[in-house]
Amino acid sequence: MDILLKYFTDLTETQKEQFSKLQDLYKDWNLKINVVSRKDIDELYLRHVLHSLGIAKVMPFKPGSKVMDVGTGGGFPGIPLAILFPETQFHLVDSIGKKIKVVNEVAEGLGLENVRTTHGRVEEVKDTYDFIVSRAVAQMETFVRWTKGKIAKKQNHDLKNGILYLKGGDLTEELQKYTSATIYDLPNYFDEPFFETKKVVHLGMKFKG
Ligand SMILES: C[S@@+](CC[C@H](N)C(=O)[O-])C[C@H]1O[C@@H](n2cnc3c(N)ncnc32)[C@H](O)[C@@H]1O
Repeated sequence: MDILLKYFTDLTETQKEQFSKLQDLYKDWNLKINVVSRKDIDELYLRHVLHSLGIAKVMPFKPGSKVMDVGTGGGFPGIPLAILFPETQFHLVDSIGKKIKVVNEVAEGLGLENVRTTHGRVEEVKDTYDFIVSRAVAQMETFVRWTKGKIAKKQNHDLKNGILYLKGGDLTEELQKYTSATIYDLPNYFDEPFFETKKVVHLGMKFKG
């Protein structure tokens, strides 16, 4: 967990406590319901928690804003972001019920009051959000289709409301038709070799009229 303190220097005592609880919560729940690979559980803070917080380096969510995490799995990136931004409302969605069960247990174990969850497909979600975050769920074209109409029109942040997606590798082909997409390289924020090819893609939504 020291790795978090290196990059996030002004965590409150509550946040430090919540982040430090993650290891045991995920270790315990992972024995019952596998949401994090064996190899990754030992590197939870690097591969899951800090990686999720890459989005925070690009976009510090404002109090009162609304964020949906699509295909959250065991709660990434949603849970680490909900700890870091306690005044932002997070909606974590996954189509697999047992994953949502782990997310609910972890959120409850941490006492997070800014997290709600839905067991279902994102296509069925009716609400709107300032930002929709995700990691390892779908190609951008599919993701844009799934999330269409779910971005709020009212702007509260410097970056346009839209998608913030954690992606890796060469995105030239995948993002070819999204000329307005901005790629933020995570090595600009984090030194560890794990982040070498990792990025946050921001795709601001355009509205007609
Ligand atoms: C590879 S996992 C990634 C989990 C997590 N985001 C992470 O990075 O650790 C992909 C997740 O997306 C979920 N998923 C796929 N399509 C979905 C959809 N249309 N709506 C909601 N969840 C979906 C799957 O159930 C699965 O839990």
